[in-house]
Amino acid sequence: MGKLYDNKQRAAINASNGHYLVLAPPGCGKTDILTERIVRAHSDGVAYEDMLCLTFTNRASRGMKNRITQRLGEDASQIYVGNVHRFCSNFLFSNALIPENTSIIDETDQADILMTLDNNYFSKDGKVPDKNAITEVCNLSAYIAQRRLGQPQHAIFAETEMEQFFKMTEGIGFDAGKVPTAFPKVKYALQYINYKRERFILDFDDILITAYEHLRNDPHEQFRRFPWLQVDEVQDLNPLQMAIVDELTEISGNFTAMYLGDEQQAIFSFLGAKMSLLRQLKERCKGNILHLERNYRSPKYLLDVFNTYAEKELGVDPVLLPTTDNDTPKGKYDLLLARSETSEQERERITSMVKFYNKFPDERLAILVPTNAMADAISNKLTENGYDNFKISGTDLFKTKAYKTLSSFFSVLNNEFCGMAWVRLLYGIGAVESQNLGRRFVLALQRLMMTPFDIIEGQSYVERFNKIYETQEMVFFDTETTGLNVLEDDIVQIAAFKVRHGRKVEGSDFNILLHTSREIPKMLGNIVNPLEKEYAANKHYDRREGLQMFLDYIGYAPLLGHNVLYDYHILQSNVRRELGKEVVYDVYDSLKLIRCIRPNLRCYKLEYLISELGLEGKNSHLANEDVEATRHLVDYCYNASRDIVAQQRKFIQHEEVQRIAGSLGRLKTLFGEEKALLSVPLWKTGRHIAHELKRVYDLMNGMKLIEPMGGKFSIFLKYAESEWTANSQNETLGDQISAHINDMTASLSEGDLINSEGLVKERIFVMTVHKGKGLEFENVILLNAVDGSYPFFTVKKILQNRNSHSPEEVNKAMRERKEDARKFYVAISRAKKRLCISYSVRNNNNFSQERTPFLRHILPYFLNRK
Ligand SMILES: Nc1ncnc2c1ncn2[C@@H]1O[C@H](COP(=O)(O)OP(=O)(O)OP(=O)(O)O)[C@@H](O)[C@H]1O
Repeated sequence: MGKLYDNKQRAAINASNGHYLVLAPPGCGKTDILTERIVRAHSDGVAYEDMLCLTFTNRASRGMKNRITQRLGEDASQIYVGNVHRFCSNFLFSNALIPENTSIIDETDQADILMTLDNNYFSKDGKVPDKNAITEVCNLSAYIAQRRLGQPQHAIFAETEMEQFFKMTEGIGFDAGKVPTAFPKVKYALQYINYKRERFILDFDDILITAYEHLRNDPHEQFRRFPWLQVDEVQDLNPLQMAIVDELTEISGNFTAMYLGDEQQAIFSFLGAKMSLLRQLKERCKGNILHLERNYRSPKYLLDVFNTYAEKELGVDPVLLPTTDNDTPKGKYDLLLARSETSEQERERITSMVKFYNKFPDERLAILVPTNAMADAISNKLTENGYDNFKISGTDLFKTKAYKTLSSFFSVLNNEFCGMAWVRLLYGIGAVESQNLGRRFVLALQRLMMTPFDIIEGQSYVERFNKIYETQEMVFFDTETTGLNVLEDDIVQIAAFKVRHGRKVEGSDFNILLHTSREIPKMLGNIVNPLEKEYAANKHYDRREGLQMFLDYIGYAPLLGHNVLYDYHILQSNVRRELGKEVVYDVYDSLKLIRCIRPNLRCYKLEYLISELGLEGKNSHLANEDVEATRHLVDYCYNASRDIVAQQRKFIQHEEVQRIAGSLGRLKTLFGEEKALLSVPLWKTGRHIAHELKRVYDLMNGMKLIEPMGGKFSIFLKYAESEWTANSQNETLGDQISAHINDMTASLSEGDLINSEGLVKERIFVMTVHKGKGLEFENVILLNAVDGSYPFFTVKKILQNRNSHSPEEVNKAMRERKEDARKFYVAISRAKKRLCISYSVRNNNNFSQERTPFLRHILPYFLNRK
């Protein structure tokens, strides 16, 4: 069970009160410490919800949470464990700080948007995105946004060049048209900013920038701070992420903030990480700095290699290098240097070596490569030779068109107002030719108060409602209940009135209280629940009698309420329970109406709408008053949408729109079936999220709407089944989708799959060094260990011709060389038993090349094989 922790580990586990920095060379048990700290703090009385655990990758976070649950045997789900981006996007959405239908975009979307702005500038040969040009403009746009908000001290990308460019935008505002033609980067950065703003799109940098802005401008301290937090991999945080961490730390009373990291493993400067951050933390944590000093991953013969490298190549003070008691003797082939003539021969050789590693059936082998192309090449070679392998590089399963199309299906099911999800879906199934057309289409719909569901139906929701509202009698209603569980809770108050031809019917008010033996909650969030007093002061009806009175009152009229599905479902379930009847009505939702009509509000709660739209009425949380406020909201919606219906019809009838509707219409039945399941509890259907992912995938695949995704998708399904379990059988598919949609669409990566025990059957992994960070394998082969990969050839070229480059370029190349040296260190230190370093003296183009200079100090340790 529990491990025997060494003194330094124990000191880190027990550290509390104040700021602490734990410096941890590879393999010293950081992950164990982070988990054990939570266990310890919790038994010392720190509540889970006061804890915040930030990590660099979600993979690391998921592993940690599983271990906490295993270790404590109790549900630790209230603790936030995850990366800073995910924390910030949850923070922005849950506090309604950004419009609810804001779309979050990834690098692929960024590339697509920029290529739409100027295909020549942002792509090579008009097709392949030019990563450098895209990164430069995205970084500049982040810089401009941060400077404009007055966050320059925490700029994610603060190169001198950016400052010069920023100066140019002063006085120009956001008008890209005014930028002199000689400065295309500035022009495109501004266009990109505007593009995102108009369409309510945030990229990953915007998420951080916006979250930080709200956290630091929080005069009433409305946002939660944490008195206990720990941050892993601090060396990889960018300055803004660190500033956010600081904002989130509650330092007014007793607090514990622990930062863990290793400067020798900092390899993410391209994402904005800065080495100076650790220096600042050392200053802040003076007197509270702990150096972990024992490596538990690798035996001495390997650790000697890592330590020699760290000391001689990276310049680490030898006093700080870890030691080990593991003196397992070295086997003949445990440290191998393999030289091949050509890259092709190198791959063949590695493939034939797999036989050797196969002698150890319980062990895993990682082949670490410097680039995605090399990962493809070696992975294919292995497969050709019958060696199953799991490749994590290049296009991740979760970034493929097929996966994005599938996950978008669930996104729009969860929130039909999520524009980007529609774009992905429309493009994914071939309903539109490009994402750009998709974006224009969805924007056009939004301006006409519609979503693509209206196109599938052939008539807008707004029109359907308006017709009923104008011509029929409806029942507007609201309920107050004992809680949010539609199956178990009781309706306590029902208020309603009738509306005929758009006018309230005089004398039609209905307002009753029903008897309940359940407890009425005293508080609704942080306000006192008025229902308790109301209930105590007034007569209540017998439940059966009251419910029957309401059914008689409704007759066959259509119903309307705000966020009506909740009231409707609890009504159905109370009627089923008390009266043994199934009731079905035609229902309309003012929440959906207002979301169509005003798609970009930050919040759609009644209270917010009343003040934002200047409506009459109040949201008192008593059904009679709330339903009255709803009437004013519906009036507003009707008046705001009356004149648009004719335009909507015209748009839907347009030939091109009809074509798209035809294409999208192929999903109509599937949408209908899935929608019908959304609010049904799992015990009734047994159809949890993984089941539905598979079903929708199979059907879409069968209709040839998405490409097959192969074995990795099956692993993902197992992952979804084991990780996205329901908290209770009363949970619905809708609850499950909304709980995991963020993971499903924005944060999963293939790395998450291999860290979950027992999911991946392959024992051979092929991955880039960046993807291998934080993982460990018995056997590691480092492929293509040549000068040109370590360090990268562009760096090498600049350093060889220093005179033809500016001092800034030379300095930058020197920094990058150091980072490549650290990357090499990360790569070799993944090994638990055997390490093979492989290179060839001629590359794919038959040019000669040399082995990496990073080997110079550790060469004597290796058995040299030609
Ligand atoms: N006190 C201990 N006794 C025995 N094994 C330990 C102890 N502490 C950690 N380990 C083991 O050592 C290995 C390395 O730990 P871990 O993966 O947490 O390292 P790390 O510090 O995160 O490394 P890296 O920075 O390279 O990712 C793991 O297999 C872990 O279970």
